[in-house]
Amino acid sequence: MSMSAPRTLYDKIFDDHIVDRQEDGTCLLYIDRHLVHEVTSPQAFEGLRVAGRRVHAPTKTLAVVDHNVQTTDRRFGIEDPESRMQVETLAENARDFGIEYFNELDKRQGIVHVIGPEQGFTLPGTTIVCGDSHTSTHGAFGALAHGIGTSEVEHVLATQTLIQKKSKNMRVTVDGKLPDGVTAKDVTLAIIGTTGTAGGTGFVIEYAGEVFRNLSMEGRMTVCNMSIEGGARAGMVAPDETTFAYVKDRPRAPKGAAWDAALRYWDTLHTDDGAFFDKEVRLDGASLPPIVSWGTSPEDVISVEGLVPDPDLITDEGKREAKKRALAYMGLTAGTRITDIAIDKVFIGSCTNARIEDLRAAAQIVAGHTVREGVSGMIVPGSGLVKLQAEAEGLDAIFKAAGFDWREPGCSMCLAMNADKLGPEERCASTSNRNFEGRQGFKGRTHLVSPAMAAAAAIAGRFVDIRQWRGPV
Ligand SMILES: CC(C)[C@H](C(=O)O)[C@@H](O)C(=O)O
Ligand code: SF4
Repeated sequence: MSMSAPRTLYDKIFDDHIVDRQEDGTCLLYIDRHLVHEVTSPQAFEGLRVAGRRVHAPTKTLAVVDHNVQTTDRRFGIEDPESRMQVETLAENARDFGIEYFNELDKRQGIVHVIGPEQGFTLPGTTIVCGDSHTSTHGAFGALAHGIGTSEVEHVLATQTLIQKKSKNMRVTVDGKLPDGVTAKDVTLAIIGTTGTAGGTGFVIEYAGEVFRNLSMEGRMTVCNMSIEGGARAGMVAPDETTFAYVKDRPRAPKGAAWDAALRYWDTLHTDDGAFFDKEVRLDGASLPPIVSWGTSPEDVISVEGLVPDPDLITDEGKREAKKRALAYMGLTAGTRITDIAIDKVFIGSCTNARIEDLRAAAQIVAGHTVREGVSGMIVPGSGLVKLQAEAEGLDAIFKAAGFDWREPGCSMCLAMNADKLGPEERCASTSNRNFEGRQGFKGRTHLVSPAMAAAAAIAGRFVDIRQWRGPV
């Protein structure tokens, strides 16, 4: 394609970062931003040490602990010895290699995909990588952001570049106005329900249409976060006034003349009219309901008004057997009303839904009610700054009065690498992004929902349609 042909947002950002292109299309891409967490970085730093190399651009690298930290008081150290070791290793690597690091006591600490945007480290038009699949979150800013493996982490640390082949372009357009009670989380679950978890394989998705234009940055991050669950390499939304207003004056955002220059570039970051997409998907936002997952894959979703589907109706044998296994694992029978499913635990947290707007949405439902007897609910803010903001707004008081646990920031029960886990066969309404077998604890059962739906489930003790929420019944 010649440079004058109409280009997509993805084409533009990719082109602007090519350092070298080989005949077979393999490119060396410049990486503007590198986020590092404790799980996928130890061998990468070790590799640098062994080779006697330094980090090429320490100021373009930011490290934080999130997966292993306990969400209870940390002032007296990390309890679990294995977790403590991972945390200490990252602290040491950051020190040795001159990288800025938010430790477990820093108020800026939090989930890597929450703190990048919060600090203004995540910027439109940049290439952003992290040894973590949900790096796609940052695409909400009109950045090209995706996960990389540990050997690539080492490559980026050493060279600030990454070897990449271009993905194909896919556009998901959602027009219409979302009904009250239907959120970004429902939109992303509905998309994955439509395309399947392999629907995005080989593609970078651009989210377009009225729904995304009207979403806040928090909402756009929720959608881009789950692009990876739909199989895509990355997801992105073209930057606009909403994006610029969020980024402006953040600690790491450009200031003064640099801000003006950045804005001039960011204004060019949109798909040209007539640009080619290899795949197009359309959904009607106005007809979307609140969504609940019923199985062990993020594509196993249904309207809250629906019934647990019957796998016997699936013609493909492999798929039928897989969905039968999923139902057995989930302890559900086909035909059960979603609103008749009782839950044991509620987790409001993760890089999908633990930002201030998510906590506000949950608090709005919770205010004046109490968590149902027999149910335990946990709120884990996405970062220390989200936690402070929520406390300044009195949200913590609402949650605590209702009987929720109010925790310290981190990944927590999203993947249960710390003490926050489901017990066997415990059923959880969770605002996270993965409902795989064992994801939240051995034999634990996860239902993915929005923060408002999770909050209502905590109070009612079962799933409820928040479009009709009048409190517990
Ligand atoms: C631990 C990390 C490598 C992993 C990921 O890449 O996504 C985690 O964040 C997850 O959500 O499963
Ligand atoms: S919150 Fe969950 S999905 Fe996000 S980075 Fe942590 S473990 Fe991964």
